[in-house]
Amino acid sequence: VDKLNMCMDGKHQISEPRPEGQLYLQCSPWKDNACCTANTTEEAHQDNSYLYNFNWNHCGIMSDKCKEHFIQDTCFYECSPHLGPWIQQASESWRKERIVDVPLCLEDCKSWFEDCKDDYTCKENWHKGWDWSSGTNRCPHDSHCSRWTEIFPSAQDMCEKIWSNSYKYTTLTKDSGRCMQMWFTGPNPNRKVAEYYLNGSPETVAMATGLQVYVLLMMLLR
Ligand SMILES: Nc1nc(=O)c2nc(CNc3ccc(C(=O)N[C@@H](CCC(=O)O)C(=O)O)cc3)cnc2[nH]1
Repeated sequence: VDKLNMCMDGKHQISEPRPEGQLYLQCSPWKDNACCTANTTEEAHQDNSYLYNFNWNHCGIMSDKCKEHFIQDTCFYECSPHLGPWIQQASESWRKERIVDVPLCLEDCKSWFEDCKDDYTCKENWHKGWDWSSGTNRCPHDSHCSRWTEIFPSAQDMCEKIWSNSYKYTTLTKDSGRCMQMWFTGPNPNRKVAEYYLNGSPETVAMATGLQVYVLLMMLLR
């Protein structure tokens, strides 16, 4: 498989990336090459969508500015064709593969945290341990709603813990080309980032090739 252009075997992703002209609103940046369908992206913008029946409003109504980041995260998770280097086998019943330690750009993690820090939640890991008896997730009985910052003291805590280490916090900024962007416009900048994590930079590759040539020469001259 081409690790630089593939789809994870999750719950809603298609098997191979393809152009998808009609991706909805916040997911439209992925329209040239995507692992999501138009339908998935419309659902991504709904409360309690059929995607995961997930209730953002489990501790009162989530603010619009905060929700916008969860919608963007859903677009990134469902649509990204460049997550190959971070795809691993998953142990959950609802997906075969997951992403682990995707290096998220500082701006995206920070603005997500800043826009959510006045909201409320009851859990640090949003993947596990909810009460699903009503059909959607509610706070489990042994928990209570707290200020966001009590559950997530820092942006790093939030970005890493909320989806069980899907993301790795970094201090890398978008202009570094070495972190993945959840928010972008224009051509997808993440392919180059995936390429870097898979192969190293052109300089590293040149160095490795040079070393191989040198070792071979030494062996021949012996
Ligand atoms: N970046 C990112 N990474 C992700 O892994 C991710 N995952 C989801 C999917 N979210 C969820 C949340 C809860 C359950 C759920 O059913 N939890 C059960 C446990 C189910 C099981 O592990 O078998 C629970 O106990 O609450 C499923 C999917 C949405 N956005 C993401 N975004």
